[in-house]
Amino acid sequence: MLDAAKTSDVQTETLLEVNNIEVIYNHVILVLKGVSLNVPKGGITALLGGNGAGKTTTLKAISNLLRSERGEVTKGSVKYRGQDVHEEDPAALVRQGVIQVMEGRHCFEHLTVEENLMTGAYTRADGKANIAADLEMVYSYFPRLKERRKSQAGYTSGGEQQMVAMGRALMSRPETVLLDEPSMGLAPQLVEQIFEIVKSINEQEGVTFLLAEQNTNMALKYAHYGYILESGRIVMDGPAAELRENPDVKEFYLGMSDEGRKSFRDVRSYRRRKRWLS
Ligand SMILES: Nc1ncnc2c1ncn2[C@@H]1O[C@H](COP(=O)(O)OP(=O)(O)OP(=O)(O)O)[C@@H](O)[C@H]1O
Repeated sequence: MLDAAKTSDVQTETLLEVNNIEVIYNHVILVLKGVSLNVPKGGITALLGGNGAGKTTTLKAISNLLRSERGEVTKGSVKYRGQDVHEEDPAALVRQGVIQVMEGRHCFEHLTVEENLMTGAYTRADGKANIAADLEMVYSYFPRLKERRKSQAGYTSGGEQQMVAMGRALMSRPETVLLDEPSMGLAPQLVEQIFEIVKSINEQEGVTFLLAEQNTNMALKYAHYGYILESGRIVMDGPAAELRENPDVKEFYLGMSDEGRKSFRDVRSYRRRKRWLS
């Protein structure tokens, strides 16, 4: 892992560059319609948007996990450290330091918590001692996992499984983690705890995050920069602090407006887009 990120490093070098990508499923369903985004080294970048906006598809396009779902990047490019990674298989990308934590955790249910964590180290060839040290590092961020290390993962809670998925990703010594909806199905207090851990890993280990989230409020509290995706298009982006104060974001994604609280679902999408694109 990299040295601890210094604030001055944030927003400097761009690690990941997604350039105008289009994704089509089953040869006909156009889901991403020209998505572009940059992920700077040492930052937490949030990809926000409601159900079905295309967040997961964007992450899978980056990590080349679309093929198994009959999806295809038909236009645009994805670059990591300036290199085209479009044609690389997911394992090659892991070796380059990019790993995805899938939505819905995907633990190996019959393995113990610790065995699950160890599967994350399978690409490494730097010896047992380093792997053991990283296991302790993971336990230092997730003490709950140390307590549960001998438990079968299938019998742990949703929050613990999210921690296992994140810990397993850390075991590959990633430079960049693509984290898909860590808040899904978790109680608010636990969501906050997970985000606090993301923040510590970012600050102390220098790990870069691209975080897909529906929970705009929480994501903008912890991210440095955000992109808002709607129906396969980026409709807005900016520093997280600015997005938090933006009246449209407040109204449609944070449930607040000058006229009182309002759900963005109540508002027809054409009105939202019209405002943002005008
Ligand atoms: N394998 C697939 N085949 C066809 N359509 C798909 C497939 N996977 C996703 N889609 C469609 O692509 C669109 C975007 O889905 P995606 O999962 O990327 O959105 P999301 O923003 O991550 O939403 P969620 O938060 O619900 O996961 C949706 O309309 C979805 O139905």
